Amino acid sequence: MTEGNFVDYVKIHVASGKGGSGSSHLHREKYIAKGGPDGGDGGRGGHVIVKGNKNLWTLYHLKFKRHIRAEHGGNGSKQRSSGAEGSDEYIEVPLGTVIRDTETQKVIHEITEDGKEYLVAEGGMGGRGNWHFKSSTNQTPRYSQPGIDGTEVDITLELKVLADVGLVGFPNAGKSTLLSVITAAKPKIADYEFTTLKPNLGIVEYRDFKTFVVADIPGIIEGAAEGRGIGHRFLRHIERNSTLLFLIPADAPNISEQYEILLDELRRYNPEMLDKDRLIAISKSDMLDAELKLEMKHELDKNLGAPYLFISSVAQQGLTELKDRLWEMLNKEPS
Ligand SMILES: Nc1nc2c(ncn2[C@@H]2O[C@H](COP(=O)(O)OP(=O)(O)OP(=O)(O)O)[C@@H](O)[C@H]2O)c(=O)[nH]1
Ligand SMILES: [Mg+2]
Repeated sequence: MTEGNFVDYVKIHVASGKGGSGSSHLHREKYIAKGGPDGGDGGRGGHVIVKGNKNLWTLYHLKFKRHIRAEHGGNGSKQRSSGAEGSDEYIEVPLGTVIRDTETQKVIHEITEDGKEYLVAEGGMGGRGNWHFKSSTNQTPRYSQPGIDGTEVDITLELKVLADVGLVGFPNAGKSTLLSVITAAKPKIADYEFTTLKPNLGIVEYRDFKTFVVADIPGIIEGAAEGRGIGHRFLRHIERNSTLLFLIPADAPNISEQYEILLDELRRYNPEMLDKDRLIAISKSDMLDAELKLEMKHELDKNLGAPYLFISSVAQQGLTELKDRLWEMLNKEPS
């Protein structure tokens, strides 16, 4: 995955298929003077259906789709044969995708389960063929129904549940570097602030084919909740993650204080952010020698009000333990 893979918002014009027309055919056979009506029904137009797929993590596959049209139904024909149904179009989306009417911005539906389908545009009904209209007073109706038009609607798809673990940290804390070493993602990394401008997702492949998703978002700074920096715009991406991983670099002047500032920004953005499970990773700890690390431990045990561990993405230290801890947190029984 590369920078900007994280498409979480798409607008699509969808149109279901028109129903096929009923047929007005009159049955003809050589020696039968007046055959009866035998025109078949038109087929239903195709639906457009949004469907949950737990293997999708972004809306990236829909990025360049502007229009989705389902097929029209086929027309009815003689011998009461019905027209073919127009085939349905499926729009597969990750779980946690909200469907809005683009015009009114009203939420139409939210996809939360794998395989669950939601009909966004129903295909038009096919018209009925003339044989339905035969009566005692009209034995040979030449009338049949036209198919009903399909419907068209502009929808906006927005992904809310983006990942299991959201990374929280000041700019330059090493968030993208961590993502690049625990997942196959290749985010941009650099020695300056606000390297990451768009969120990135990576999938951690954990023991025995278990996976979880980590979201790397732009750094948060003090005042983010009031709109300083750019990180606040992305806080909504981690709003529904169950677990937050705070990254604070080992060379930060005061780790406990930095943690409090980050917490405070989250609280001001949305107090519910503090209901999530939290783990603190002291990043870049390759810069600490044994003595300094011990000293730091004493200090953190006393002042830091959350579980923590030391990691180094560069020296590949503490990463297995980090994954173990995150996995445990993600899979613990809800209390
Ligand atoms: N020594 C050391 N340096 C690291 C480590 N991890 C990251 N860095 C360096 O820290 C700098 C910032 O890393 P990034 O991963 O871009 O940081 P970020 O938190 O994503 O930064 P923003 O995207 O700007 O918010 C880079 O120069 C990295 O090489 C580490 O484990 N040890
Ligand atoms: Mg970054």
